Amino acid sequence: MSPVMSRREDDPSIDNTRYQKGVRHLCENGITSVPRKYILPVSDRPNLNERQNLHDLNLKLPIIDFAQLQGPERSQVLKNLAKACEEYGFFQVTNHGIPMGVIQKMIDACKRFFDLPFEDRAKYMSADMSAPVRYGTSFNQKNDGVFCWRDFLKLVCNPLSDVLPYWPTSPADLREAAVTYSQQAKFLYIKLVEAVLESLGLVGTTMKEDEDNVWKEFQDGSHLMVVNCYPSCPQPDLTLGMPPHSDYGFLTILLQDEVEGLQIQSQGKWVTVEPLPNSFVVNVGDHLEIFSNGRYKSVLHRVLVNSSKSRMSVASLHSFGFDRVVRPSSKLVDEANPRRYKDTDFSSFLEYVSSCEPKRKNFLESRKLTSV
Ligand SMILES: O=C(O)CCC(=O)C(=O)O
Ligand SMILES: [Fe+2]
Repeated sequence: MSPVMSRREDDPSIDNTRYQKGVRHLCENGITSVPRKYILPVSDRPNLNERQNLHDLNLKLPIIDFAQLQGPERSQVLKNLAKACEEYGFFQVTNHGIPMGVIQKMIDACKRFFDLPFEDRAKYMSADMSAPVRYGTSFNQKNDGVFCWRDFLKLVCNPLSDVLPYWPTSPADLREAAVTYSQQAKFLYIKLVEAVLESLGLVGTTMKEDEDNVWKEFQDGSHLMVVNCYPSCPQPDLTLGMPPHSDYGFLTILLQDEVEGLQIQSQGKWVTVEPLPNSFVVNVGDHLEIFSNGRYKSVLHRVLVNSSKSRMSVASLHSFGFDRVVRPSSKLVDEANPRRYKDTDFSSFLEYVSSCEPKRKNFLESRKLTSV
């Protein structure tokens, strides 16, 4: 490549629109170095050397055996669940009951979606944050100063009959695979919510007449699937697949392929989550931290990319309905545990993300009444 060419490639002011088309598009056009638009300030870059040298920076997340949770050992599993949510804000679920075939079909159909010609993917690009389907790149491509090395497909899943007509028709099996997978993920979510509420001491103590309403709220709640595609990257030490962030919802159920990349912040360090075959990574979102009045932690996480393999993940973000106000459960607030968060709702979150770079956990910080 001539020096003139490489200068052009590095200068975002020359053609910013090409970055808006995403990293797959750049890679398909033979990028051999990371353009300046993706280069993080030194202080925000991942330290990949440190990672390779320190094996103890790999983390085996606490494991919640879903089959055991339904059996006689439930109370012990609930204790482990509480500890995981307090200490890490993350755990892995094994024996989850979702058939391998359902997972494989989902991953496979999504991979073929990202393999479509750019024009076919681009049909779903939209600046409307509440569109039922949205293809895009980076974290918040309208506002991000530095782009991250990720393209995404976001599918709103609830109410399904309203949103399904907007979902991609190509590849032909994507809709069916995504509907089946989303229903299974929702079932798992509801079961995990049951466990989370019980672990917080809320099931059985809530007033009977309230219980049906509570369940309906979770059943009818928001459900967004985010398919993340992280192409292999020529200089993974300069950029990130996703910047540090916390998830806005109640719980996120993450399906990742066998390629590692997810890191969570634990005791002030970035630690890599070792992928465990046939399991899901589940994390506490901002709404659960608020709902639990700070007992369960919505923890910062980020994604590394690597030079040899592309990676894919499917995050199912579940929460209350978009019109619902989220606040600490009244049962978890008393004189010894004063209320720690303001009321919040989805529209204030949307306003926040559309108006600034949602780096780090600023949104959650902005909801705090006192330091937790
Ligand atoms: O790809 C991953 O491992 C994490 C994705 C994630 O954090 C998200 O979609 O919010
Ligand atoms: Fe996340």
